[in-house]
Amino acid sequence: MNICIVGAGYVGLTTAAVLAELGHTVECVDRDEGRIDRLNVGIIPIYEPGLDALTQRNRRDGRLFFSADVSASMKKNDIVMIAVGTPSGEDGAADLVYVRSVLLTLANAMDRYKIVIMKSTVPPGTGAWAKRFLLERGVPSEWFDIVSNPEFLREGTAIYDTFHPDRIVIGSPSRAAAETVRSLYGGIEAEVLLTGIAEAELIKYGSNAFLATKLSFINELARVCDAFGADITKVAPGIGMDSRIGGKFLQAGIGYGGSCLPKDVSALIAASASRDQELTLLRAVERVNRTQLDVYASKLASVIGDIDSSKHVAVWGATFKENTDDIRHSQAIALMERLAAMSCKITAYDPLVSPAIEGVEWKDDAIGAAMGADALIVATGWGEFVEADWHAVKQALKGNVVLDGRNVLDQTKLAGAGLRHVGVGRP
Ligand SMILES: NC(=O)c1ccc[n+]([C@@H]2O[C@H](COP(=O)([O-])OP(=O)(O)OC[C@H]3O[C@@H](n4cnc5c(N)ncnc54)[C@H](O)[C@@H]3O)[C@@H](O)[C@H]2O)c1
Ligand SMILES: O=c1ccn([C@@H]2O[C@H](COP(=O)(O)OP(=O)(O)O[C@H]3O[C@H](CO)[C@@H](O)[C@H](O)[C@H]3O)[C@@H](O)[C@H]2O)c(=O)[nH]1
Repeated sequence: MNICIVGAGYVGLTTAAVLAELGHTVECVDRDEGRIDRLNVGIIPIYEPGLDALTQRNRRDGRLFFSADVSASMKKNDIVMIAVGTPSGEDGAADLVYVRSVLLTLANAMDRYKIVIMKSTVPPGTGAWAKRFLLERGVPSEWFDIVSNPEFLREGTAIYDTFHPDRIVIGSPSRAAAETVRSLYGGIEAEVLLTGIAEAELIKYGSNAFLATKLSFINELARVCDAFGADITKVAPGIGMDSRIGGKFLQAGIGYGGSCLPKDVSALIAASASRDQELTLLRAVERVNRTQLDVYASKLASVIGDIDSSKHVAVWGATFKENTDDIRHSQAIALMERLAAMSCKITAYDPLVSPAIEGVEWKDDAIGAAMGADALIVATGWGEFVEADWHAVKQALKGNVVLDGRNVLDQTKLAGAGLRHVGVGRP
């Protein structure tokens, strides 16, 4: 099949490469001409393991194309997939400005039947609104079907997740359109769930909200572990062994971040409020996540003393999690900003990024960042940090404290190097 994917970001690029690999002819378009120019000379604008090779192979084999002419690509293809960003607006609701702009271009480009797939994460009711939007702009109803096909990939494992999804959700009142979308994924072994549009939209929000709830739950329980001298890394697996609960997504840390969980929780709260539904549980989930940094900044202070201009803290990791270059809603960065606001000296290192943050001095390597610091905070679980040479770290540090903000370090190895390990919910 021939597909136009609008949005060459984490989701658009990954989906384009995977659908091309499955044998489809895919044109991925973006209004960012610089991004498209780079893609057309083989430069992948984001870091996602495996994406580069998959993209180059499918470009070479003539199944994957990039263009900045969004309208022309929409005209050419009978399947248009929308994968543009849906960031948080000021009130926490999803800002649909990019989706609206794509629909406007589409309304002007329509001259025959097309399937419009909503891959972007959008609030319940958006599919219905998109339909009205096209109808109001004179597109005849028989010229399109809107299908909600939410994406569940994780950054850092996006290619694997797209080839091996837990499920493929297809929401549409049109069985024929849903079946066409199902056939796009022929070759992928996964259960396919056919639903209505609003149900598909809510499956996406419900999933991310549930994942965020699981994280805030375990992070709050980690505080209880701290209070009782228990170890959350022993408690969590015991809870997860109950098959009704499940062991995944129970790793306590300094809180969840990223481009999805924080924004989707707040978007669901806002969408629900617009229909007079107050989501008290999800508000608490947000509160726990917001205060998780306070709790562990205080814990650090209880070990090294008041955090002020006399202190020097090293931070390893800036991305919202390992194996990505994405810093959107990164807790590591929020933590650095918090420490900088306390006038503390900060030296930092991340394997991929070094965003400008007032008061943060970036170093070229992990040991360089640790040099002379009173304490080291591991804020992102990069493998390089887990495998660090702790004797070298001990030599570099002025102090001996390591705050393991992701509970990924081996306490015994640190102790062997004379370092004091401070974990999240660990004695
Ligand atoms: N990043 C993830 O892990 C992930 C996973 C599942 C779902 N999602 C959802 O998928 C959507 C896309 O997320 P992302 O992280 O890939 O976004 P992104 O910011 O990486 O990429 C979005 C791209 O869309 C382009 N764009 C915006 N408006 C456009 C327009 N009018 N015409 C053409 N291109 C336009 C931007 O230039 C950008 O390159 C969001 O709704 C997000 O919530 C993201
Ligand atoms: O046990 C865990 C798992 C994750 N995290 C943190 O939670 C955040 C989100 O992690 P993850 O969910 O792996 O990353 P994303 O790439 O943001 O993926 C989420 O958001 C995507 C966008 O909607 C969805 O498609 C995915 O299914 C959903 O997992 C990160 O800060 C992680 O460090 C933890 O603290 N403990």
